[in-house]
Amino acid sequence: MSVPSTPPPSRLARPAPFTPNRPASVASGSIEGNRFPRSSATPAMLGSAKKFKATLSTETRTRLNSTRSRPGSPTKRSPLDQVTPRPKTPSTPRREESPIISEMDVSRIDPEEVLVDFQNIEAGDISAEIDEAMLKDAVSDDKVLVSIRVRPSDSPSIWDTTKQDIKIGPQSGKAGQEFHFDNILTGSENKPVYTAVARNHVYAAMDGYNSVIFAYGQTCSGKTYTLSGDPEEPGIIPRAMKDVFAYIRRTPTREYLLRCSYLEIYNETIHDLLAPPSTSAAQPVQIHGTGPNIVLSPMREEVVTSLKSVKEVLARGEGNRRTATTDWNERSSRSHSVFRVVIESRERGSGSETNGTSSGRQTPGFRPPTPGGARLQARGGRSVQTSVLSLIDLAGSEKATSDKERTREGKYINTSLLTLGSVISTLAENSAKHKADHVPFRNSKLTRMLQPSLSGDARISVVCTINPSKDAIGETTSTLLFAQRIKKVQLHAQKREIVDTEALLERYRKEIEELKERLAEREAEAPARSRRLSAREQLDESRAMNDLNARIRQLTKLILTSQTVDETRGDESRPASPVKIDFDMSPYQLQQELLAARRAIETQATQILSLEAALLARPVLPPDAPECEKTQCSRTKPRQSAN
Ligand SMILES: Nc1ncnc2c1ncn2[C@@H]1O[C@H](COP(=O)(O)OP(=O)(O)OP(=O)(O)O)[C@@H](O)[C@H]1O
Repeated sequence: MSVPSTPPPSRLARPAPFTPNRPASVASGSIEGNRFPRSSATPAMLGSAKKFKATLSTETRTRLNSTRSRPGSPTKRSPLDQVTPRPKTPSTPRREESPIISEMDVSRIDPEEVLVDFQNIEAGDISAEIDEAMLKDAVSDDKVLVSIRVRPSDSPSIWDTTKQDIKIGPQSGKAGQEFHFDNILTGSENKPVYTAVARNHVYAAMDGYNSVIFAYGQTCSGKTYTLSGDPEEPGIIPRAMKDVFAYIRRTPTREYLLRCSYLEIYNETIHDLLAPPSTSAAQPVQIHGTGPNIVLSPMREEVVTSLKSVKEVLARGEGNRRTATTDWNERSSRSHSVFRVVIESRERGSGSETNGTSSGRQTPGFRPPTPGGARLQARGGRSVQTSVLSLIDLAGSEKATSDKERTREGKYINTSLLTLGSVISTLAENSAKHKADHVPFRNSKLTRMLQPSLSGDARISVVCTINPSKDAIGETTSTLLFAQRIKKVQLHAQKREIVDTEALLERYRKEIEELKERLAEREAEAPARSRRLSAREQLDESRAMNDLNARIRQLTKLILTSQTVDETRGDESRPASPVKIDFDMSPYQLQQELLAARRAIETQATQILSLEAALLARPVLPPDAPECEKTQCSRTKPRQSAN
């Protein structure tokens, strides 16, 4: 982290596009068959590095626009080196506010919207990525995993690197310390970076440990490129989410529920990127509680059941992020962003607990209505494991800029990064000397939010991005020193296996069970009741039962298992057939449906008869009569003839 003191360089010309050396397969858009396929239906790619323009002040917006549109106005040049980064994706207008789906209220989530395409995931690819041996390693770590990623640069690097060491080279004309880290990564490919930096931590999160992965480094050094990537090179977030679903598919013994939230800390205010912008601005997220037991609210969490729903959530959040053109980065993140996935899971019931829910999925705890077949599911002892995977893109430290608003933002950014630095220093000191000195978590929103993780309750991986050119030597050294300090922090993350009745997974299960009981009772009473009910009441009764069934199906679908993940893929390619719907219904409901259908047919038959009669009553016009006359005639003639 650096708080540079040098003045900003002169703004000359926008640098030429940065052209890192990339393998031909990448350039042609096919990286090892491991890409998120493009879909016209989902223009916002999960792997996209798009940083859409979010609300800047009116003043800033006007200023930026006028600067851009003015012909011949001076454009910007990176002060860090003479190369320009790869051009970022052009801005996209902010999305219209979508109707609010209340926090975790699935009754208001349209399942068709939530349960979306999983077919873009290639099964072969996924299985190849899961590595059981690495998973074992992942759960035995008590140190922060620290990696350095060196951004490609067109100007010569002054740093000498090996797989784990980095030191300033003789070409710099300066002597410097040699640093040792877990990984030194170079190049533009994001897959090896994901494997080295994040994969273990994603597995650990799936296995019940809180995990945090964050990118730290000076502005324009490649943090967003590393975390989000772009359509050609998906970064850590899309790859992590792909592995999350792969893990579920590979774990038939457990069932999962995933919820996402997306926050940003901008000028020391926390905004919910998933809330409609007006709500988010009016109601910043507050941190409640103390110490490691903090709660963020109001914060929207969205249940995701497939990569497509994750893409949608990410695209919406990214659309609301604050980015702006700075002296160094055409689309610089002006905020810290935190994408969180809460993973709830628990053991699935044994085979004997399975039942025919309407969707055909296993639902432990279901009591079939058929006499003699009743099997009560004991649910008490099965605990729910909850863990959180946090993926954090920190705003970059930067020098003072010529733009007032950017300077103000920069001050907040640098201050919170400084606080992060001193928190890490104290934690490292405490670990090394077995001390318990006060840690200044409360000095910034970022450190307060990260307190539970930094206090040791999470597996942490940090990727520090650096610019290897000579002009950035100060910032790079500062980043390496930060990385060295964080390496010393001691972790003691524990799995959280609890009987958590508040876990959403448990609440859904409970609701499903209650709904099924209600359905079973109604079905048992149905024959006697139907004798007392009028035809209209019978229809209403049938509708009510259909609603119950639909809700059960909706909730059941939200709970992911290895089977349903596969099923979702299949579902998408084949629209649900009417036959499937018939099988979902009980005999009583089928009878009611039949009754309703017959009634509908009768009504339609009556309508057909009256239409035919009306047609017969009209005179036949000569075939060569003009169209308008025909129309007019058809409107007026019957009346005339009736007269
Ligand atoms: N390893 C890399 N390979 C190729 N291009 C890269 C790499 N790292 C960064 N870039 C490019 O450099 C530019 C700046 O990167 P990025 O936006 O990720 O920086 P940042 O650290 O997030 O900056 P800020 O803190 O200002 O948001 C982008 O155009 C990005 O595509």
